[in-house]
Amino acid sequence: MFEDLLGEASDTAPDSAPSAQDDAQPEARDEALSNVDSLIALLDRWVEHGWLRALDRALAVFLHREVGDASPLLLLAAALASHQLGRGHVCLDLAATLAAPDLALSLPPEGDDLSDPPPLPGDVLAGLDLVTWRAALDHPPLVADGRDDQPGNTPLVKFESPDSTRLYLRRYWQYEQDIRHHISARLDTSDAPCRRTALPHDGADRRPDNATDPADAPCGRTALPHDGTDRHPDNATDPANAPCGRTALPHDGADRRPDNATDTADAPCGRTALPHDGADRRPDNVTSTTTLAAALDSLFPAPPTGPGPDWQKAACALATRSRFAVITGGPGTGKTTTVVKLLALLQALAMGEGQRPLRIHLAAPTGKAAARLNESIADQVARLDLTGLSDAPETLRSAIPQQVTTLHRLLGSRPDTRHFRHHAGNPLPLDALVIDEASMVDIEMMAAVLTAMPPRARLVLLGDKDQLASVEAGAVLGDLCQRAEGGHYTPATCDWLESVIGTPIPEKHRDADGQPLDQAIAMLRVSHRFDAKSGIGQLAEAVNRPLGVGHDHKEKKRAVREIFGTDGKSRYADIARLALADADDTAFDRLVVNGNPAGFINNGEGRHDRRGELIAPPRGYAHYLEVMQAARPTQPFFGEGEARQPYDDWARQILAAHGHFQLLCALRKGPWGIEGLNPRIGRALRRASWLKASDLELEQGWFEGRPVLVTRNDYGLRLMNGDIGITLGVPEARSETEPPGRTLLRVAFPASDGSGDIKWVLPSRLQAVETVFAMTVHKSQGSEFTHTALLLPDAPNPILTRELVYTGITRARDWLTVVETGRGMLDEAVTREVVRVSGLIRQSVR
Ligand SMILES: Nc1ncnc2c1ncn2[C@@H]1O[C@H](COP(=O)(O)OP(=O)(O)OP(=O)(O)O)[C@@H](O)[C@H]1O
Repeated sequence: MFEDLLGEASDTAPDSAPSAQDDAQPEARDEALSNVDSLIALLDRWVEHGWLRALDRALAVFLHREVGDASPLLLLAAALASHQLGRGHVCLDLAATLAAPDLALSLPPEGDDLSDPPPLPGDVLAGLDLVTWRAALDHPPLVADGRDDQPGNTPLVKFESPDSTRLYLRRYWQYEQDIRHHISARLDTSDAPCRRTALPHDGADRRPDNATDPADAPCGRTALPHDGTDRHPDNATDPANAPCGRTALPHDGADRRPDNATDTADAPCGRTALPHDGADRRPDNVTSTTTLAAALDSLFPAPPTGPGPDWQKAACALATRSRFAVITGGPGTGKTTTVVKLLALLQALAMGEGQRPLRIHLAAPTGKAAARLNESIADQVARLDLTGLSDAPETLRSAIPQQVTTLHRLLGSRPDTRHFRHHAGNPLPLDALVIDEASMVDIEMMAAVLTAMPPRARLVLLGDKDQLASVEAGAVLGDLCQRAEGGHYTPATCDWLESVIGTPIPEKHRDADGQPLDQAIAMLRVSHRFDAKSGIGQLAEAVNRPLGVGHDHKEKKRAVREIFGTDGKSRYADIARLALADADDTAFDRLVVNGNPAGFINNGEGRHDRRGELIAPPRGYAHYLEVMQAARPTQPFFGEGEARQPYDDWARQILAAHGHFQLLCALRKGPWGIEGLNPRIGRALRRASWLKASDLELEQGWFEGRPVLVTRNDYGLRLMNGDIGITLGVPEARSETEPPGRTLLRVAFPASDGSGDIKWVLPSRLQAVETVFAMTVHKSQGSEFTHTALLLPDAPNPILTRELVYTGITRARDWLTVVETGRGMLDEAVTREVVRVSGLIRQSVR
């Protein structure tokens, strides 16, 4: 638990244990819970209606078969705990389920019109109290107590506190443990030699994985793997066997390890291994305050522009202090700018002491996010003034990494298994890892990354804590950043920060009770992309404002509405609101075809960016299709190498033009989900003569101009989930002299390494792609579009939350159109917040 890092959450035990609605029918409960057969019959009916997954029901059946004496209440809890994983939660919170039982199933928001509906969880759990449900989980063969020293090997784990009980599938409980343990260990900023990693709050070391983590071996002996065998190939060459972490030499005295000797990360027991030259290169331990302050001053020469410190400078400083750091901030607050400076700083500190450059890797959860960081980082590294940081600035510059990879690729994913090539037993060969767009990293991936990190290596997470969480279970960045807004820096941190950045930390961010995790988190608070004149910035800020206790929903709705102006005409030049009269309103077609510039002040003309450069008016999809038609190569040839160049240039132009507009929506199904919108947009483009596809092709086929989104990583084709390609007609010929034969469709993708290369793929080879005229907001994370249109559905839906709207809005760079297909949906969305149940940071469940 992070209670030791964060302190107890403010929620207190309720006066009386919650119980499910008493006004529901007790007969339903008596019947469904009277025996296992009745419960399974009920689960069957829930599955039939799509309220529960077959997988969740199968778990209950499996557990029943395994032990026979599990009570229906326990099996129900297991099925519901499994179901929560599919909805992003890491576990089932029993108290929260009793308080709002029907939220535990995936009930259709609009309700089901059933003549004989099955009982709802509210009926089944009617009158049940927490004490009784807890007692039903008391079944040691199936449910371990997560607070026990030896939580055994049960399929389920429960974790009880005075006010709540969380039930986990073991794997997810283990992920939480791994994340907590590894972050705790990295937060230890003390220089004590041979220190042990931080233990959980109750002082007991419950980590089941201790044995495989070299960091945990007492003073240098490698612990054994789970099965008790020592698999280490050569103990004599194992630095872990040297007393207290000094690198041991093999029997013949030669150091054969390719990496370890210079890898501070590989030193056991908290001692840093000495490099070949004998110097201790640990930046966190050896850097004096004066050296760090001088380096920071050279990277941030300008004094802070507003009141308070330069948070970018503070973030860089904090990230050098422990082996775990988070830098969070909204769009344009300078996360990339800061991390580029941090990379320069870390390398300058390491190389300044005559050591080899650190092995730093950059990664992102998706190919798209990796490609985007790739582009911006290269530009920023090239522009960075390093003269004050190093006597050899160009050598330093060349040591700043610029290649961004995906987490899957970094860890070495293997087909048909969720295990990676790199893990605790085969750690990543690196000294530092920076993960961008960390809000998209789910709990399983975060656990895998942390477990594969060498114990002494540094991990920096970058991301916007307010964005939608990962599609899979967990909201790790959001959980970690729960207190980021307040800062909560201790007097010691404030004094240290002031000494290295030269500016005091404001009183409101100080907290004598600040917890270790707080000290490692920096929040960037000033947007350099959006100013007070930007509607996108204002709208994002208004939508993002938390409701909190005592906040008025009406007040928030009013603030959001006011940004658009009361007459429906926007008060800001960069945002427009399009309220559709009905499902057939042709204003929608105008938007997707030409971007509906008429919706913006002055038709979107004459706007300048912060550098004074003219911004092109808002566009729709006709823009890239026009480029496709106008810039088509005339050469009758398609092949490899130089001969392909005109086609590569053509594709590059089309892909760039395609990034000028994207329609985002919340749903997949229905007329306002991607399934309804994609063919509809295709037909609108065909009516405007930009496409030639038939109805059948628009629904399910290939056609020239079709934009596609990769929905699953394909390592064979080197395409990543989130990559976007455009289908283009290419006249095929076998040689330069031969006349072109038939025109084949090929899909042009930008290479995900940021090289600007184009990858041409035959449609038949693409296993998992979908048309992407409309894209879900979830899929758009990590992307940015010049003009983003965010379409809200016409009926309330639990998926429509403030996080979703905020994420959609912040995908817009220069222009944003909010499309309303029904009244009041924006109001509805901005007042609903995502609550992901997890125990990573204990939280009250709202
Ligand atoms: N301290 C600063 N002063 C002036 N301009 C800045 C500063 N920091 C960043 N910028 C500029 O603001 C813009 C956004 O910066 P950057 O890309 O680093 O932000 P980000 O938080 O990574 O954005 P994103 O939302 O794309 O993730 C860039 O043009 C950058 O040059």
